[in-house]
Amino acid sequence: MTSVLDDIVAGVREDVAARESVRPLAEVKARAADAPPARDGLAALLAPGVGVIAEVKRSSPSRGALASIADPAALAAQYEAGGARVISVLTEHRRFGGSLADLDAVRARVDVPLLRKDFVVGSYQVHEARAHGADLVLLIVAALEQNVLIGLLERIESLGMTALVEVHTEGEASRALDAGARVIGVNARNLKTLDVDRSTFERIAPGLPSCVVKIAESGVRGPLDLIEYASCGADAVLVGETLVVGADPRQAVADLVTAGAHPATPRAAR
Ligand SMILES: O=P(O)(O)OC[C@@H](O)[C@@H](O)c1c[nH]c2ccccc12
Repeated sequence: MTSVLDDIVAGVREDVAARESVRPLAEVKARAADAPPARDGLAALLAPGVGVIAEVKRSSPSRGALASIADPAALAAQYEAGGARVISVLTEHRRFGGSLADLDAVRARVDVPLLRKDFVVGSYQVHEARAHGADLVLLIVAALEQNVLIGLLERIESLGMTALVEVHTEGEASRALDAGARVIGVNARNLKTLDVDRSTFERIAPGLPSCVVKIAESGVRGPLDLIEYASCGADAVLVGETLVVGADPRQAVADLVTAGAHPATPRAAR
């Protein structure tokens, strides 16, 4: 049986092949080489306090349409004003409604490091990410063979960018570590079943070495969830839906940033 992840990846492979037939790899590499140097995403994530990675996200396979986001750059500017440390731009089109044009628009407006959030299957997308101004690139362990994961990580770092390596299980976490990941995201949403289970982070994060930057992804509804994730060792949280459906994205980010500056004892530990 094919999973949601398999379906998404199959669509992405078709879309990448179509783009590559229009713009060959050599051209994208040349454009990436001409781009201003990547910003230091790792340093941004290592700043004191629990950071907020705010995501530009129109829709998702689990929730369908979330927000139309006619002006992604304006939304990103709100995120930046609220104190987001990194902005994530979903560029997958079929299921998430994103595009490289969104990345271009956001890059032109904000100064914080940008994460290209997509289902990266090959180095073409890594060069594309750099050509369009990304500073970090997501790699999803569940979607990649180990040798491909290692090659893509090296490619991302050789272009001066930072890889955010996403895992859902302990087994995937050890594959990420073996591959040399320095930033690991634990996604509470299982990309095979689409269920959200916030305890996934609590289970996996304590087993990661302290030198690894730990990102809690998905399911953050507000400051209390950030505080819970912080108590389990999160260096940053990645938030999409809550921010795009809310009335005031700047304030929503600011509230998370404030909670992350001095994360109090979580309810569970009192
Ligand atoms: O909207 P949420 O529940 O706040 O989740 C954001 C982010 O974690 C989620 O969009 C995500 C995490 N990993 C991904 C991989 C691909 C696409 C999307 C994602």
